[in-house]
Amino acid sequence: MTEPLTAASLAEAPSDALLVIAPPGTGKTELLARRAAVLIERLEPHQKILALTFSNKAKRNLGARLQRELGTIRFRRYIRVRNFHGHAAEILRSHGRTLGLDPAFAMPDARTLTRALETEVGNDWTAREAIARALREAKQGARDDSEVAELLERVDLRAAGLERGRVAAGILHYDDLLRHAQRLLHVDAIAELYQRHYGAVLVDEFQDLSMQQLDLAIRSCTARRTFVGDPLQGIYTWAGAEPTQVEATLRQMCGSPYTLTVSYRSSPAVLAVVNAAAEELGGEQLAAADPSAWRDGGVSCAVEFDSTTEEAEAIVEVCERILAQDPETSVGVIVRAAWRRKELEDALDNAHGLPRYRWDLAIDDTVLAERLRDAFRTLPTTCTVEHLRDKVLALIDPADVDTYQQAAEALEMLEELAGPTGAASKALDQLTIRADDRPIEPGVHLLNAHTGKGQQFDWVIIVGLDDGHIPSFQASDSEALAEEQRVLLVMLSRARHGLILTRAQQHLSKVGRPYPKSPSRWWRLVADPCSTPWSELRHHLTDT
Ligand SMILES: Nc1ncnc2c1ncn2[C@@H]1O[C@H](COP(=O)(O)OP(=O)(O)OP(=O)(O)O)[C@@H](O)[C@H]1O
Repeated sequence: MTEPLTAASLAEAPSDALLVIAPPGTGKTELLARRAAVLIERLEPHQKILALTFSNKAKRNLGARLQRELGTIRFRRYIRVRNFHGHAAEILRSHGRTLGLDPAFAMPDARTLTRALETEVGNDWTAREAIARALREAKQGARDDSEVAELLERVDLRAAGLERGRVAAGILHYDDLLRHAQRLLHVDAIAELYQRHYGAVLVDEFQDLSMQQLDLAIRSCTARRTFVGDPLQGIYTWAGAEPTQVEATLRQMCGSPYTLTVSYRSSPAVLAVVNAAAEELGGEQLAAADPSAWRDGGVSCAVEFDSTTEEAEAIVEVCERILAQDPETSVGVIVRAAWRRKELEDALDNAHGLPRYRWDLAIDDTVLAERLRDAFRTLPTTCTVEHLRDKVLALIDPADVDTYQQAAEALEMLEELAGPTGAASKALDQLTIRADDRPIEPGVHLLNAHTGKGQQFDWVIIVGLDDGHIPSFQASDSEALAEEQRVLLVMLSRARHGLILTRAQQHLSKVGRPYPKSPSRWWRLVADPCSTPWSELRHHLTDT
């Protein structure tokens, strides 16, 4: 049985093991911040709280909320915010020797595996995926190298060959970090060190955990555990998340979950659409915490265009109007798949003066951009990107794998921007982003469903509710379709004030020939509850 409660009272729950399963925008991340404040009082002297997340963005988001709740001094004193790879890398650096691993191992880069796959099978994407999956599955357990090798010999010979190459080269791949850390935490004496150090563990978005990650979280802290998440937002099973098994284990460990049903994020107009999508998935219906706080109750609008070109131009115009009305507004333009945003990217490129960020480009990360500029200031102005690379990478904490990888990718892009001379100044001049301590800057953010997870924008525009795009044409069985429906829910529920859904009746082929496209199977489901006609949207955006 679940019972509705407020986040504030839940944060105070006396139980040491707390599980919260609640819909989007109900304050789960906020609850973790409040819970941290309560748990600090229960720690033994010198103990800390481990807060675990997945991506760097999620890490910053949770870190910012914890810092706001606790203040800088208590935050620094008591909290360690880590993503799983970073936590695993720290464990390996400190204790890897116990298993014969070199603690000074070279930091893995997700591209190491990509390059090896490229060499092995070129552009045969099916083979690449099969090998990558075999490797991932073989490493989803506390296995040593020989156990992994033995397993791979039985399931995929090409994966086994690739793994032999890795071992011979003495390098680690990304998944090896988690595997070795898990092995180390299975050594009681090592686990005890972490368990004495961490008096509490907080985990956001538990539905994205693999059983291996859950094991790392549980073994790192036995005293007080808080897990929050929403299985209806589980969109990472393709990457190894095991939401059903994880939830079952958590229910056993923590008892019945608590839930929250008031949205602090979205306007009533947005919630009408979110609720329609959630209902189909068997989810709870949400009510806005303060419906009167939203001008006109918010906006939800669904619009069909004749062509993707017309759609792209209209989206840019709407973004311009939104930002003209209030330059402090954030607009998330979410496109499920990269192939569907070609026309939109062109239109955005032609829209001068519109602040915009592409979330899949490492360089569009303001914190990272500032890190690059800081490093450049310490070098001669004539230095090359190569010099900058050495400087930047040397300054990153080697345990912070994700930042390291993000920086490596950004530097690769800078190299392209620098051109044949390799001049760092030329490349950096092309970066227009300024650091800002707000987690999401005002302006237009172009992203895909997965990078938008856990985030929120004043306005969200979901582009391309067409068949083959949402759901993806690759989703062939019922499980994959259910995950696509959850992807849709995640996209919809990022919106605060306004939500705009678009689709286009005609698409352009690769050679520029138009062809008809039918609507997404979920078009009516989400378009029908929209309450703002397209013709009235302009009025809403000009009438202040
Ligand atoms: N009790 C509260 N009072 C006022 N605002 C709140 C409260 N709880 C959360 N919020 C605000 O509501 C928004 C959504 O909260 P939060 O991100 O914690 O939701 P969530 O449940 O983690 O969402 P998601 O599942 O989509 O990640 C944030 O802007 C947060 O600051």
